[in-house]
Amino acid sequence: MANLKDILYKVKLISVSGATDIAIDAIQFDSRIVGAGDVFVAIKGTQVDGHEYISKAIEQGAVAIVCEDIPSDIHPQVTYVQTDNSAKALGVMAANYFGHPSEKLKLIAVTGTNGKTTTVSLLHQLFMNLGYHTGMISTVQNQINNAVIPATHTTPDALQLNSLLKKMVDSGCNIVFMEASSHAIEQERMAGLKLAGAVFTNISHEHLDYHKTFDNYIKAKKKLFDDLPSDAFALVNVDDKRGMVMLQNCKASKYTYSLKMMAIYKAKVLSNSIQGLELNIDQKDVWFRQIGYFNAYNLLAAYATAHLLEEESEEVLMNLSQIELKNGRFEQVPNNAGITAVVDYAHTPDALENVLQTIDNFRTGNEQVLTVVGCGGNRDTTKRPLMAEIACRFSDRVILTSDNPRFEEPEAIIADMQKGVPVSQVRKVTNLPDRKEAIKLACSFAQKGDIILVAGKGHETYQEIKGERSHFDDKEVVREMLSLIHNK
Ligand SMILES: CC(=O)N[C@H]1[C@@H](OP(=O)(O)OP(=O)(O)OC[C@H]2O[C@@H](n3ccc(=O)[nH]c3=O)[C@H](O)[C@@H]2O)O[C@H](CO)[C@@H](O)[C@@H]1O[C@H](C)C(=O)N[C@@H](C)C(=O)N[C@H](CCC(=O)O)C(=O)O
Ligand SMILES: Nc1ncnc2c1ncn2[C@@H]1O[C@H](COP(=O)(O)OP(=O)(O)OP(=O)(O)O)[C@@H](O)[C@H]1O
Ligand SMILES: N[C@H](CCC[C@H](N)C(=O)O)C(=O)O
Ligand SMILES: [Mg+2]
Repeated sequence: MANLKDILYKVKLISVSGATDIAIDAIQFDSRIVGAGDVFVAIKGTQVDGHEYISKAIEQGAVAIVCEDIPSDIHPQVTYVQTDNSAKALGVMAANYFGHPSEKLKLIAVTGTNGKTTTVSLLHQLFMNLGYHTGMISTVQNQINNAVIPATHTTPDALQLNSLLKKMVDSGCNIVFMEASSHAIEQERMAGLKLAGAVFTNISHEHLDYHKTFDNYIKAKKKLFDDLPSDAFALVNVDDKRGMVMLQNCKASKYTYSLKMMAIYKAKVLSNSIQGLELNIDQKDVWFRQIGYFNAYNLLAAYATAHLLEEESEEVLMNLSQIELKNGRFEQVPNNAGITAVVDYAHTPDALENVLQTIDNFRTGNEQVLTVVGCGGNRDTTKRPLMAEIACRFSDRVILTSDNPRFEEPEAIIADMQKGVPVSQVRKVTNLPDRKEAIKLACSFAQKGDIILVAGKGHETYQEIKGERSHFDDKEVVREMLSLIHNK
């Protein structure tokens, strides 16, 4: 129970009709779950306009409506609040309703096309090792210390987000690391939050189905930095040319990190092998268990963030060097066949290129690299040919398959990918929509010493076809197929 007037604190009001000094049971933005005594926030979405469901929400017992357009048929017993941005209002209302949990701990948000999950996971583990009660909000899962709370989105909606942060406060967390997706920033899921800092990892081709242009996508990421308060820090990767863009007009204290340029935080890659990375950070040479040049960025971002949070350098490096993440990011599947089998969440052209480049650096040239990859349905279609081309460029054999076709036909997605296959490479490509069969084929082609990359799903444990999710786990299938084929 809360008072509507209190819930509306700091919401930008255009007009109000009806009483605001009324009790509210809960805030809802989906009419289908509105109950008696709730306030319904009508949001214009990507599929439908929530304003169309205002009368349904009232039928179900909503006593107040927050909306951008006041409906023509006003219900006399209902309070109508007009605002200029309902999604933003929802964020502010959620923070009011849950008692501003983000102000009761340090909340750090990480944004960027790639590396968010890895960076927040490193930071979460690091701060737990340093003795803090630590929260994490991420694609793979949310966590309060070691306790796992399943995640549905990379960044949850405003209500779930504030409710989760309140749980974290109630459990004694003093610090939380969260991923900020561009969808979430654009949709104002974080509107009511107070951030202690924000980190930018990089930006590359992704989500153009949603943002339409690359410029809009950059603007969405930049909004996180534009909205930072002056007592927060902004930490950006300046090896990405959009790093400095993020800092334009930013009120927060500005910091940079880089492997190649002048920056406040710098690292040098001393060695990069299948065993891990050796980096020189702050005059110290340290080994890390993460694999691939791109992970040097994630490690440096985590180190710099910890430093900005006033942790002692040596202790940070010592602890970071112990961390091994088992989360479907360059995760090797152990087997007795002498095959290096890697499962990775690369689902963007940049990520796929990084992972395959990493493999390319390790290979001797005497082995085959076999890549199994697909592209998600009902997502950016322009990345499809690019990812197929990258797979061909670095692999000896490529199997194009399905990765959550959603409501599209798997064959049509593969046909889009196929357009990126150069004529000279057509012979190395096989199309096999059934992902299990595709992995099986890669495993049967593979000989001792070969390298298999299964890209795109990483930690995911499902395949989504026509709205139905069925269990599918790349790691499990790779393990099963390798032992079936090679342990005969
Ligand atoms: C494209 C997208 O981001 N959609 C998100 C968005 O939904 P939407 O705008 O499409 O909603 P809509 O269906 O048009 O409905 C509009 C409004 O009408 C309401 N409604 C609708 C029907 C009804 O009967 N009654 C009713 O009140 C809805 O509750 C909503 O408030 O807002 C919803 C609530 O927050 C999200 O659950 C939903 O995520 C969908 C499921 C999704 O798949 N999102 C992905 C793309 C996403 O957000 N991904 C990012 C990570 C991306 C990355 O990093 O790679 C993430 O943060 O997870
Ligand atoms: N710093 C980085 N730069 C480029 N590529 C990276 C970087 N870190 C990880 N990758 C690649 O991107 C993939 C996804 O990494 P990660 O899950 O950390 O990113 P993310 O930003 O959380 O992705 P999502 O938007 O799906 O949540 C990894 O599996 C790896 O292939
Ligand atoms: N957060 C991303 C994840 C994509 C992962 C890939 N496996 C797919 O389903 O396309 C999205 O929802 O677009
Ligand atoms: Mg993520």
